[in-house]
Amino acid sequence: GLLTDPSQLRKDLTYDYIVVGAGTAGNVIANRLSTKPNIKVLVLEAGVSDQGVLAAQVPFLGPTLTPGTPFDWNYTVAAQTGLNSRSFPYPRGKLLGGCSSVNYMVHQFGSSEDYDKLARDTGDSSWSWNKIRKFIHVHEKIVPPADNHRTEGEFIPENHGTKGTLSVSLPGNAQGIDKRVIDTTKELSAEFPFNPDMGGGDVLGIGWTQNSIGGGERSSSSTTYLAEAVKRGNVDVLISAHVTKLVQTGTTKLPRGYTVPAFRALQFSKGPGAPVTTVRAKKEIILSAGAINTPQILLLSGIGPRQDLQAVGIPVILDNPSVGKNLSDHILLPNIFQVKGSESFDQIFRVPAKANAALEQWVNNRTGVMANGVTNNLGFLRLPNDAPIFKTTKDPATGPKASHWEIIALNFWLNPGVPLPPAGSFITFISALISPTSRGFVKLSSSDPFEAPIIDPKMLTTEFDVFALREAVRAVKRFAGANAWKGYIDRPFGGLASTSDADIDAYVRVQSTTVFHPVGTASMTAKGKSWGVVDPDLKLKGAEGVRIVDASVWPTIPNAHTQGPVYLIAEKAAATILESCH
Ligand SMILES: Cc1cc2nc3c(=O)[nH]c(=O)nc-3n(C[C@H](O)[C@H](O)[C@H](O)COP(=O)(O)OP(=O)(O)OC[C@H]3O[C@@H](n4cnc5c(N)ncnc54)[C@H](O)[C@@H]3O)c2cc1C
Repeated sequence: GLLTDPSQLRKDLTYDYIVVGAGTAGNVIANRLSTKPNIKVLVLEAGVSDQGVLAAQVPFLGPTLTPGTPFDWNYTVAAQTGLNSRSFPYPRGKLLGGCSSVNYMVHQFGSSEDYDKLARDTGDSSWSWNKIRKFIHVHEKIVPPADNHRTEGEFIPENHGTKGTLSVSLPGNAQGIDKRVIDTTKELSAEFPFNPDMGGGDVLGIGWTQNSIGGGERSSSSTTYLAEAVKRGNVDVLISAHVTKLVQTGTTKLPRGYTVPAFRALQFSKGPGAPVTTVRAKKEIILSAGAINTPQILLLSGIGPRQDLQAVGIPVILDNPSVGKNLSDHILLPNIFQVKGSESFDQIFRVPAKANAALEQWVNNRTGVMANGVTNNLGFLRLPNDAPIFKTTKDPATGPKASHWEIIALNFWLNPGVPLPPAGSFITFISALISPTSRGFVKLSSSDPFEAPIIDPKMLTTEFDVFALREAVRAVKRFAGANAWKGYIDRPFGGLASTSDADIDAYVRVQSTTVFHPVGTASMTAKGKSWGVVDPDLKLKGAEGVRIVDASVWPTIPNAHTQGPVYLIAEKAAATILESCH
């Protein structure tokens, strides 16, 4: 059941599996393991419950859940040298469902080449697209959009699941700009082709967004996977349980005479100074605390780079230089144009009566703008094959059919940290860097588990990343210059008007932030590789009793908003764990 106090746990404080983090991945594990009634599962979540949190239900209010709220870890990135030394919020969900309860609900899986590269790099073909795509069908349930419109031509049904756990739907509130976007894919089809469905492994081109929304409500890992799991008698979920470290419980002798530390216990507490509880796992601890907190917990447990641990006075149990390294993220560059007329949503943000009316419509029948995600159309694109940067930089895309950048059409002003001007209507075409070559890190700032770690994604610190966004800005202007936008788009806003390389670069460095997709900090690599944190079965290298299942294991960031790839990893991991239970 759903527990609120450690006194409600099993008396012997022992479970078969303990999952750290009731987030996107953790709830998948809890659900699938609990299908076996003899398996006792404990899920520990540092955050609060999502029940009764209206903004976690109303799709269009999703962006109000972070930053600076009780549902957010409220992290800030280190000053980004590539972004004029700016630092800014780095949201992570801190409630049941984790980021799946606060994210913007775009739902996709990435390029087939992301998975095929993973299979090649790890020497494990079970990660290939053709093997992993079967998990789409257990994960996903395509449902009608909120407005019940006919969806022929907006997706390819065969690519999707209809009987899975998480509801997914196409946009449920038509907006004036939709037709102009689709018309542009016809008019400028060579550069911006139409993609009939990005969910089948082919991501290139622009098409209709799929969202983790069902019946006009957010579909999170909590409202689906966890809700189902807690009805079973063999799962305990404890909220306000902040895991502070894994505890070594012994050493295990491996066949060739090696001994490795076993970690089958962990400690958690409500907060600084509160009592500490130790719980034990007979079989495994599954770390699903996300790309920032999973490496933090490893480091607090003495698992990580020796020098970094010594620097904060943590005794080294397992020296692994890769823990917390290789942080990469998609970069969000909002390109704003001033538009004519009043069909943009900006008025909803300016006039409370309009927002209230929209909310009332949602309350009454789960329709209208509030039932919708933030974007109806997006797409993935490549730099030209003969772009000069490829003379000096090897193409970082995961394959020739994978992308370098993404375009996202928003029917409103989006400019993180910069308030909406009091007048005017806007459209934002986000250009997001999808194949970054910059890599950063997560490090402890102290041995205090309640202190935020240092998060430094090192955004835009390579020539390729700057080049790719510069060219993406130019491409966005070509997109917005199509006849389809005549009479609507008025002019570029602010620094978007720049044309020289130097001026565009300056604009990019001022304007860019995060798409909230950190991965890679506990990377999966081939068995026996000297670099990496987990093996292809997601078990922690050089240890016993710990598996990592969350965004941190992706060594290269996929061509997708990251929840779908995390769900697939979690479904696959759960199947692997269940196989090992026989
Ligand atoms: C604002 C925002 C918008 C986003 N928009 C999209 C989008 O539109 N589409 C998309 O695909 N992706 C989006 N993402 C990214 C996506 O949601 C994440 O990549 C994905 O959900 C991460 O899943 P996870 O399982 O790795 O981690 P999480 O879902 O973050 O789960 C980690 C869980 O562990 C808990 N936890 C952490 N530390 C501890 C601890 N010490 N003890 C106990 N519990 C702990 C956390 O509170 C959390 O519940 C967005 C993310 C954010 C923040």
